[in-house]
Amino acid sequence: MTDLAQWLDTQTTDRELGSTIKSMAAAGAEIASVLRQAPIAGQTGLAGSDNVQGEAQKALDVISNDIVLNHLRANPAISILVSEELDEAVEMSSQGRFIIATDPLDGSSNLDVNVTVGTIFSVLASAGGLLQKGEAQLAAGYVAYGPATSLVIRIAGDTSVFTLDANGQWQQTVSAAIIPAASGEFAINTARERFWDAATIGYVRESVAGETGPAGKRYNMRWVGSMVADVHRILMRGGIFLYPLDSETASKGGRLRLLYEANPMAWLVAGAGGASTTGRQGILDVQPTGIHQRVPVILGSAEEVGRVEAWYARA
Ligand SMILES: O=P(O)(O)OC[C@H]1O[C@](O)(COP(=O)(O)O)[C@@H](O)[C@@H]1O
Ligand SMILES: [Mg+2]
Ligand SMILES: [Mg+2]
Repeated sequence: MTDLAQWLDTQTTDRELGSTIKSMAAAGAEIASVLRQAPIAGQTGLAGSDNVQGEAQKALDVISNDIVLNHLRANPAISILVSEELDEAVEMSSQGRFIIATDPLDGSSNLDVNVTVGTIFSVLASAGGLLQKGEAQLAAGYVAYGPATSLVIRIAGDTSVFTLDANGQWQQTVSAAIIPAASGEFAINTARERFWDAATIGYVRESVAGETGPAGKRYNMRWVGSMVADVHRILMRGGIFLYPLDSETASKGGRLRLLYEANPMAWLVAGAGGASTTGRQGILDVQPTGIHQRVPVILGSAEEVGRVEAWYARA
């Protein structure tokens, strides 16, 4: 079996980039062990504070953020950390070559019901500054804390999947994930239908009509409410994930965050042959204007993303 260190050697000659990814993988392994014990340790529930987006922080949001901070502080290759849980970017090593943007715990509303959550991260070159387009990413990944703990990672080539073994080592279990171009599964929060735009309504109606509508095939719907879990399913078997711009999120620019949710996921999906868009523009082409900027997110199987884009082109 190929472990993470062996795989990194095949993907990059840059040892500092490799060590940066290893630091995030080590943070993920530590968060996994905290999550496993959290109900026993009494760490579920709210932290009693709000993050910069005004969302109530869970105790485990704060604990996960601290674990990431500690691992990155110990690595002189890291210059700056941007985190969902920190209002401002945190300076680390002045000579560090890499910026990390992270959502330390994604899907945290699922914590109290023991459903998959994750840690998402993006790696950027320090020289490019904080506000770089997603296409400039050097690497991106996430850890999914599910029945197995998975690390999904891509530098510039394939999107690879590693599984945490009983000894705390990451073993490669999928060398190159491939998202089938065609799929019959979509993921969207349908409770938000009254806020949707015409393109989203058009795409979902067409899908729900199944073989009796213009799509000509039956669809299923899945929504975990944890982006990592929904994207992981799509990476493993195809499908499309939508958190589009709607009338309620329009003033904020969308729901999900560009630097540490949309961009890393779009990078991983691209490595598996999938596509991503805001509806009007490729996600990886969006020029960020702020570290906590939000963006509409549509990603997954290329044909399905193409159908949504066609609706936006008409709308
Ligand atoms: O509450 P909704 O509308 O189902 O939204 C769920 C989405 O929000 C998120 O939970 C946002 O992430 P955080 O939990 O990190 O804030 C995504 O993981 C998920 O896709
Ligand atoms: Mg999140
Ligand atoms: Mg989060």
